[in-house]
Amino acid sequence: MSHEETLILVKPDGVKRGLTGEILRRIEAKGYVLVDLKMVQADRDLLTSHYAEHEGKPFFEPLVEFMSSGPTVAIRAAGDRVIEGFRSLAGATDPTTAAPGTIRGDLGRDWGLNVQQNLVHGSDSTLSAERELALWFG
Ligand SMILES: Nc1ncnc2c1ncn2[C@@H]1O[C@H](COP(=O)(O)OP(=O)(O)OP(=O)(O)O)[C@@H](O)[C@H]1O
Repeated sequence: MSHEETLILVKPDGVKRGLTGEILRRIEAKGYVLVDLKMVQADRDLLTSHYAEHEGKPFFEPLVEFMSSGPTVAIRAAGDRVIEGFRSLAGATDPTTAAPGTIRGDLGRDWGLNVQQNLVHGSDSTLSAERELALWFG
């Protein structure tokens, strides 16, 4: 699909570190459009639905705890191939090995905790984007 929308989250570590502006800047500099944006204190129900595919994995509980530890900035972004494009901007899940030039590679690192605090989330398919945008934006 060409013109798309995706859900981007600036996770609580990004908000706490004051990186929201830098992350928004990178999304806009790439040419994507910010369609909607809000700050959300995510609760367990929202996070359990959002991360349903990870339920039962060893990092699930720490992940929910981390994601509810402070506000998250939820962004509806649009553009041609934005789903793939934002995941490329974000970089690999592990911020230590994420390529320099990416959000995680430039701004993230391993803090020795049992969950990857990797600053951002981006939907990984059109189906996920639709589902996640409905969860976070109703
Ligand atoms: N092996 C792991 N150990 C610790 N935390 C993990 C691990 N795998 C994933 N996570 C955490 O769960 C989140 C969701 O995992 P997923 O595999 O969907 O990664 P991702 O698609 O790169 O990241 P996201 O979905 O947040 O964009 C990761 O962003 C990370 O915070």
